[in-house]
Amino acid sequence: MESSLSRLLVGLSVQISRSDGRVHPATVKSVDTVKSTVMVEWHERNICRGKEVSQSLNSEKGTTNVNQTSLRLASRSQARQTCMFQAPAPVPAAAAAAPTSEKWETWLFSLCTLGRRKSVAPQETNKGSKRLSCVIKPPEMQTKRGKFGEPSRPNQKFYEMIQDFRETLEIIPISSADLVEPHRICVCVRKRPLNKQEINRKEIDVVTIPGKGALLVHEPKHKVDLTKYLENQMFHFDYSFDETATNELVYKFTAKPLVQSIFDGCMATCFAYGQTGSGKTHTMGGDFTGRQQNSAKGIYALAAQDVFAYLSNRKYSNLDLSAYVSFFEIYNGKVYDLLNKKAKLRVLEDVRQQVQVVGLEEVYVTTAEEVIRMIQTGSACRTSGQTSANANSSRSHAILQIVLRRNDRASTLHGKFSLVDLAGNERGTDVSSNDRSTLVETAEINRSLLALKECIRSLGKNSDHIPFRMSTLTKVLRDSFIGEKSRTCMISMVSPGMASCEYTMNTLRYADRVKELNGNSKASGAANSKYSFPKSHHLYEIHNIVLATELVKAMEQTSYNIESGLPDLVDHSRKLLGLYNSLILYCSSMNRLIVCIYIYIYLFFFSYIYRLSW
Ligand SMILES: Nc1ncnc2c1ncn2[C@@H]1O[C@H](COP(=O)(O)OP(=O)(O)OP(=O)(O)O)[C@@H](O)[C@H]1O
Repeated sequence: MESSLSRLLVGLSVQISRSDGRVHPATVKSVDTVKSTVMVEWHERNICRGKEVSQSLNSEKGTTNVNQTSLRLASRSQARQTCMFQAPAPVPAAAAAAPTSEKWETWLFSLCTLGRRKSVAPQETNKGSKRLSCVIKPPEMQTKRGKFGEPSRPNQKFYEMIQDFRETLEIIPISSADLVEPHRICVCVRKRPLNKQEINRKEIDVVTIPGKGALLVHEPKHKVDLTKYLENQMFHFDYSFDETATNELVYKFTAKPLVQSIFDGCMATCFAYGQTGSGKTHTMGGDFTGRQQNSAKGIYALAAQDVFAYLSNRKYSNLDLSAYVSFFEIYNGKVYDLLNKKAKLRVLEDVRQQVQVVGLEEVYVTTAEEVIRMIQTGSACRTSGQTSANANSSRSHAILQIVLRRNDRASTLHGKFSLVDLAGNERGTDVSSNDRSTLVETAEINRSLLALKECIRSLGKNSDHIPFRMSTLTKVLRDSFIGEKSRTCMISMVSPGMASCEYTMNTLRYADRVKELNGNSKASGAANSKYSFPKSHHLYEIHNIVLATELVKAMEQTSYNIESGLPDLVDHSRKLLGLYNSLILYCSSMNRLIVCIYIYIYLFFFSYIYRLSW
């Protein structure tokens, strides 16, 4: 075998015969002498595909048989797949030179250790879905693992299948040298490392971040005959951060560009979204040591530092701006001032439809240290509870606002940055006590998250109607959803453990929905064109009906505040009435003749029957 393999050198062109009968050229990419396999690659409709060929090497004809594949790959869009599985860099001509058979293994080893790429196994495409399936290998082909591969680990088989899958991926984590792209709505995802409890429980990490905005969830599944298999779900966002990413790195790609935008007069908002214990507070407010928070390391503090850096920058100093900070929480639909002993505040709308949080303390600040102290004070009195995933779980949405005002008599608003640490998005089943107040709390959180999603989606569609009245959260953030000068970033946090898999999928689906309409998003081209109808287009109106239906659905929830949602419904009803009128007009102008013919036939038929009856 080794001698036949030695003839198939890396970079050599061979003919492969496919299971569907096609024979076409492919290039040898790597040779595994231990497993006696060869990795071949070829291009098909601009997609690089590949296969690990184990047997049936026909050296005479230079043809290899691609056996029944053990990995099946399916992607909703080819674009998404190419992002995931990159074609490896071309092998230099020198590298393709044949080694002597004695040096074969040493040569292969040095080739494998060159560069960061682990191994590449581009796979077959099934355009129907974005799921990837991986079936279990026969026991003789399974590799023995080290410390974590002990048979005592629960779900050992799944662990090995995930490890095997990971070995086929090219992993290029995001780094601070990567370019920051401008986005009006940026959606990214961050995975936290397994925590101590999860490691003690020997939990499996089911999330892989190959980089370039991609994320894979390896969902463990059982067939009816109890065979274990993985359903590998692939997502693609603007950026994806793995467990090694620091808050500074996440900040650089997410909130930092927004700080600059508020100096250009924008209303910017950065949300941390995710399940309880997934790392929202860690990202926004800084890490906790026991009950003590290191606020200097969170995105709040990093943003404050940059605000003061920009204020002293010559480019912006002539704007004559001052910074103010407010910090409040929304708990069960009520607003509490975290900088004023949790005073309860009222949210009112004035005659110009401007939403005001009456009595909210806005503190003039001159240094980042002052802001950090305020974050510490505010975070200490934030409403928290205990969930099965987090002993110090925040049950409220916390909003830190950094406001830039001109130093004129009216203290005119120049720009505003709202940094939001959202409450956990998990459902009522996750909380350890299912008493009434917890369920009401959860329902309220879910309602505000639904409203938030709809507002960001409306912003992405440049819709005239922003359903911000659906919740207190979206009401107080109204400025952030209106006008050309809105900038939004959502950081979706995911927990890596197998036990959190369902919540992780919920978080990713939510983020995917938000991202779907984002015109700047790399993977959203098709979805975007689907929704960007001109206002004169009848589909635009039909889309309004869909929105109205979603609103009615939201109102069906037991905790829906009908009074506050009424203006939105009235607005939609008006639009529907407009649609009805335009349909009548359309009929009267275009189909008048047809209608006349129908009436004529009807009258004729009626008179005929009448005459017959007499
Ligand atoms: N990227 C990370 N690196 C290291 N530890 C992390 C990371 N993200 C979160 N953690 C740790 O996980 C635990 C839970 O994180 P955190 O409190 O931020 O979760 P959360 O999403 O805010 O939860 P909740 O919604 O319940 O408030 C904390 O102990 C935190 O230190």
